Amino acid sequence: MPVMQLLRGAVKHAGSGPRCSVQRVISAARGVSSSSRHFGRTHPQSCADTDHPKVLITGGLGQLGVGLAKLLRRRFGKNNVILSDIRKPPNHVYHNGPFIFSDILDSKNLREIVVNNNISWLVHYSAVLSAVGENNVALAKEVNITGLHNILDIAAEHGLRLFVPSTIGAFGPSSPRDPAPELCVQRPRTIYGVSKVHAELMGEYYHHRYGLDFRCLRYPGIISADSQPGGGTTDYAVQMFHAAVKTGCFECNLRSDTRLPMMYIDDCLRATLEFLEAPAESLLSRTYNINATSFTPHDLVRELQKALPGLKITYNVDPVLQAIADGWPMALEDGAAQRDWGWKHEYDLSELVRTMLTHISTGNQLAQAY
Ligand SMILES: NC(=O)c1ccc[n+]([C@@H]2O[C@H](COP(=O)([O-])OP(=O)(O)OC[C@H]3O[C@@H](n4cnc5c(N)ncnc54)[C@H](O)[C@@H]3O)[C@@H](O)[C@H]2O)c1
Ligand SMILES: C[C@@H](O)[C@H](N)C(=O)O
Repeated sequence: MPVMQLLRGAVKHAGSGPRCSVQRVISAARGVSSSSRHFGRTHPQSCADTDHPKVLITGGLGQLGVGLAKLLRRRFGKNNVILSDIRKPPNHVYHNGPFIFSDILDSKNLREIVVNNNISWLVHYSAVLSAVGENNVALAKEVNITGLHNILDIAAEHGLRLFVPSTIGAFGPSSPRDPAPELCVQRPRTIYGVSKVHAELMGEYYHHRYGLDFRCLRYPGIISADSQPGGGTTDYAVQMFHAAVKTGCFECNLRSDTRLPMMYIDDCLRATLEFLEAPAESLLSRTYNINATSFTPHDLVRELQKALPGLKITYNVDPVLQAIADGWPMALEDGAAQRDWGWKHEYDLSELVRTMLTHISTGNQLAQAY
């Protein structure tokens, strides 16, 4: 009886949703032997557990997607991980594995991709980040909120495991800052932060209401050598590395004492894979903080100057970005992730700097050699 009620609820929901049809929900529920499988409260393993999952990554050409695809392809096989975006991929990405165009605002196209490719896991990376979002609120609302609604509906209809990253930006000036706990006041003052709190809450709602296998990590600012950040408040840190190696000088747009949580990309992508693979029954929560290191621009400069003593930094503070950063936490409390699925970061600031400098210098030498 509860199963039928839930299924009816799901059908009702799908019928009233903007682009869902009752028929599709019924077909999705018919595709499995137990009708509770997709929409019940039993929180099943929604991917074929004995097989490799078939993964779709949206927004895959940003700072994180290509690296995640590489990691997942190593684990699940090249053809089991499809990158997608609305931009044309560079040649090396195009030739390294399946890539398709997918606009998350086009739910029909998205649905076709999921069905035609037998997708079982969806990693939803498409987003408009904090700085770009404050410049274009309408775009951020559309991509981060309307786009998310499309993703949630399709994931629920087709019984997908859905990963949506959240961020330190989901906290605000009234949240505890050092560290920010898993559960606390979340009143962000950016459209990016508001959309991410919305994503956390909607995903958890779909999990409790329909049994969607929703999984969400709050990422710190991510530092990467071979992919560029896409318009966030933490971008300064990545830019400083490149400028330090290439020109020896950098103008920083945040105050020198602005402390923010940061993470090297390898830690972030490993966390994502480990969390995606964690058995559903070990997850006492559906949204977790993950933490690695925290530093200020001044800390980063000091660490960089150990290897590049001539590095010159000037400060030209952007008031919009500074206000965003001042409302974000300085560190995240990640004890629940450690306890439930064994999370542990590997890169502290000195290891992160050493690794970034090695990658950027090697990349530059290779570029010069060709
Ligand atoms: N990079 C970080 O420091 C960081 C930190 C916390 C959370 N996150 C989250 O991780 C995810 C990935 O971040 P990222 O740094 O790779 O972002 P990014 O800005 O570099 O990339 C986002 C991608 O989304 C794509 N996109 C935009 N509109 C789209 C649409 N309508 N349909 C499909 N794709 C569209 C863009 O083309 C872009 O390639 C985001 O959700 C972001 O909020 C990132
Ligand atoms: C922190 C994160 O969400 C992103 N790098 C931003 O600054 O917007």
